[in-house]
Amino acid sequence: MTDRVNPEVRRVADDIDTMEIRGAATIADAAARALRVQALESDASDPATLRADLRAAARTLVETRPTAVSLPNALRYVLRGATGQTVEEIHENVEATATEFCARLDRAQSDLGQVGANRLRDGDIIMTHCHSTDALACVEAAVEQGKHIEAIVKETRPRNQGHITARELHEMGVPVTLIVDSAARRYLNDVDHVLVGADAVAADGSVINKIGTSGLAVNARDRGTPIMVAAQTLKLHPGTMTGHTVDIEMRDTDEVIDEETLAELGSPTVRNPAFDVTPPRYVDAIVTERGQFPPESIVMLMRELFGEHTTEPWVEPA
Ligand SMILES: O=P(O)(O)OC[C@H]1O[C@H](OP(=O)(O)O)[C@H](O)[C@@H]1O
Repeated sequence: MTDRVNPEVRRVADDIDTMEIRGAATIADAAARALRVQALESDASDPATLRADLRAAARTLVETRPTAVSLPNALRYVLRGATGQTVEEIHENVEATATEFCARLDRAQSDLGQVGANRLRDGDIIMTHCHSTDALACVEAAVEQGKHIEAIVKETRPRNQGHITARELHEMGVPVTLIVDSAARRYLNDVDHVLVGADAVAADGSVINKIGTSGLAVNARDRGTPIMVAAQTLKLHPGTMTGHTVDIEMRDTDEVIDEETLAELGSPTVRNPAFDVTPPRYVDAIVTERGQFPPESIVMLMRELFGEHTTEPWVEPA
């Protein structure tokens, strides 16, 4: 059987897998655009074949990284738009839906930024973990409001996404102090807010984010420092309303240590989980484009947005 998944979809899937494309919102945007390419460049001559191609493309994309729910949420949104009686109608509808999705994503992030900025006061110092475009949207909006914000940025081993955060904050004019991850507790006394993003938010208000977030949150609570999670509603995980758990991605050993050094150590087992789960009791507010919520009440918003059930449109109907 010939491979009907567009090479551009495969390229985007590879880039998500290797984290050339990373960050939950950026992954969602790239996936929606890839589905649009699959539709527009398709040579399918009938609607059934075109829909099957789109489902195959969506499967290819969804299988790359299991934790960030923005990826299946984006694919579901675009595939639901693949309506029409003819191939041409489906092309048009997928194009329009993908374009609308990407515009909504941008708008949601900027609306979320306004909400998050209201929590930040002039002169505040934040501590960040990893790199989150949703979290940085809050800082950017606060800076645009004329507030002076400073940041203590955790480097975020093993991939050092904190470096991206440091650079982007610097470009906003925010003074940055870069620290190693293990220095976080030492500096929490100087901090007014811990500000992080999320890859998924579960129905009970648990926040799934970059490994190290939960330890940071526990330490912050111990020190009385509020923890603010910036997560547009695309990060809400509908499956958790019906009891599904969130898969935590395990990544390659070579992100942690090179082969030669590993051998010198006697080849110990290496574990490299990409994410962890922060229980709701350690989170003060989840900031979304729909306002800010205590984590325990996020399920109300999830019900409103998703209803009680969601199906996965890349699974062929029985
Ligand atoms: O959607 P935005 O806020 O940009 O990012 C959300 C989250 O995605 C990142 O994961 P990774 O670096 O892709 O593993 C981080 O965990 C970050 O908090």
